[in-house]
Amino acid sequence: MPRKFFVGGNWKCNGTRESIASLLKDFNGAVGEPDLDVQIVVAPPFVHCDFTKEKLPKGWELSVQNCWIGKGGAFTGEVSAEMIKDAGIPWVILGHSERRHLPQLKESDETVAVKVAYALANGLKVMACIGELLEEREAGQTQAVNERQLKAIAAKLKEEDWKNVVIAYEPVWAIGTGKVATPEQAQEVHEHVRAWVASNVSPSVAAEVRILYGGSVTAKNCVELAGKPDVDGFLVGGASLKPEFLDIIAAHKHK
Ligand SMILES: O=C(CO)COP(=O)(O)O
Repeated sequence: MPRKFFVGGNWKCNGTRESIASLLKDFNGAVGEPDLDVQIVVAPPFVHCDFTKEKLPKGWELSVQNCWIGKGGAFTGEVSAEMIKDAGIPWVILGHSERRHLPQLKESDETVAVKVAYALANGLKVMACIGELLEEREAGQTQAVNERQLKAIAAKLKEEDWKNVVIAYEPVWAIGTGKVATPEQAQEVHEHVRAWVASNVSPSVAAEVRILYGGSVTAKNCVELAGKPDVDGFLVGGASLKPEFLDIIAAHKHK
């Protein structure tokens, strides 16, 4: 079965009720009946989830951008996987490079992996992000870093968990920089990641798991990226806050 194209919009820590209402009005104005060939998931900040849910175009799904590492309780400021599930939100983004690398957050491979396993065990679907820093790429460590991050996650999952996971390859040097990976650079990593999954999880999971590219995806560069065989969609930051997001979704027609 072909892998269904997947486009995620990560709104990060952006938006007001006013700006979100205006964006969703634009989306609703342009979108007709759901296109069954593409899966679309947007991730607003927690505080805007309910508001966004009410106005989401038909067929679009909702995600959050993070969750607590385990069961809820006395963890001030945190939101647990159970609460997200209870709120009717199916997806969570975990392991985003901003959470891995911002000095205020510094989530380790192990933390990310525990979160992924816990979220899956509690009925959420996960966009699991991996990606190398510029200095790691320049030191020739790209594949090793992505393997290391993936291995930590895979070590905590059972084979059947993977049906609820999409992998997002987001090279850190391409995020929010306007410096997109070339289609060849993206394909090289995606192919390597898929081969790693085939050897270390199973060939059938490797054939089915969607591997998204993220990092400065725009309407201009998305078609060429989508043309690569192992690019199964995108995780979009900045451009997901603009009507341009619709052009990026439409890139699936070039698959
Ligand atoms: O981090 C990203 C999506 O999770 C990508 O962000 P940009 O598209 O703004 O580079």
